[in-house]
Amino acid sequence: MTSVKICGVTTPAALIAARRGGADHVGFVGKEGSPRFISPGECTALSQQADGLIRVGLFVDARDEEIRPYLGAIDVLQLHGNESPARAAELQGRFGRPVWKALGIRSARDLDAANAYRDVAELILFDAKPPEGAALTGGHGVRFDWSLLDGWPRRGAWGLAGGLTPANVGRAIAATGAPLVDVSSGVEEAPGEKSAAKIAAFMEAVKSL
Ligand SMILES: O=C(O)c1ccccc1N[C@@H]1O[C@H](COP(=O)(O)O)[C@@H](O)[C@H]1O
Repeated sequence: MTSVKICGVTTPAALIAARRGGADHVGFVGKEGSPRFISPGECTALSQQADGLIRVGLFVDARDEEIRPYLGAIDVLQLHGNESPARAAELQGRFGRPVWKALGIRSARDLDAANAYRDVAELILFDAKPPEGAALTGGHGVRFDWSLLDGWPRRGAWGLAGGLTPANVGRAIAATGAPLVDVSSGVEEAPGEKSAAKIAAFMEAVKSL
C-alpha cells in the first residue's frame, strides 16, 4: 500500500486518528507562523503517543538552535524551504536523522532540482509551489499538475504532497504511482484544525486502492 503521512498534527485526537487509520508517518510543524505550529514541549509530549508511527519534524530554513529542541520527538527532518543540498547534508550529519527534501513544483524544470539532493535526501517530496505572496512555503491545499511527473525518471524514494484530499488522493495515486502521499489541509475543518473523520476518510481512500 502507498505510505501515508498525516502532517500538521497538534492534538492527541488527530494523532490517534492517524494511528487508527493506519498512517505510517505523522508530521509536526516546527515553523512559527504556521497555523499548525507545535512548540518543542508540546511536540515532545504528543510524540509519546505516536507509537508505531514515524515522526517527521517539518522545518523551513531553520537554524540549528530551532531544530535541536525537537530532536527527542522526531525521527526524520523534513526540509520545506530553500535548504541547499549542502545544508541538508550538514543537518543530516549533525542531528543524525534522515532528511526529506520538499521541492515546490510548477513546471517540469522544477523537477530537475531533485537530482542535486539524490545523495543526501532519504526521500524527495514534490509539493505545489505556494501561491504568489504566501508567507509559508506549504500547507496551502494547492496541487500541481501531476502529469508533470510523467516525464520524471522514478529514481529513489519520493512522495507527493499539495492539495491532496480524501476525494482526490485515489486519482493522485493512480495518476502518479506515488509510493507516499502527504496531506495536511485536506484533512482539516479549518487551518490547523484536523478532522478525525477526514483523516479516516483519507486513509480509507488510500487503503481501498
Ligand atoms: O502545513 C504547514 O503549515 C506548512 C508550513 C510550511 C511549510 C509546509 C507546510 N505544510 C506542508 O505542505 C505540504 C502540502 O500541504 P497541503 O496538504 O497542501 O496542505 C505538506 O507536506 C504539508 O505538511
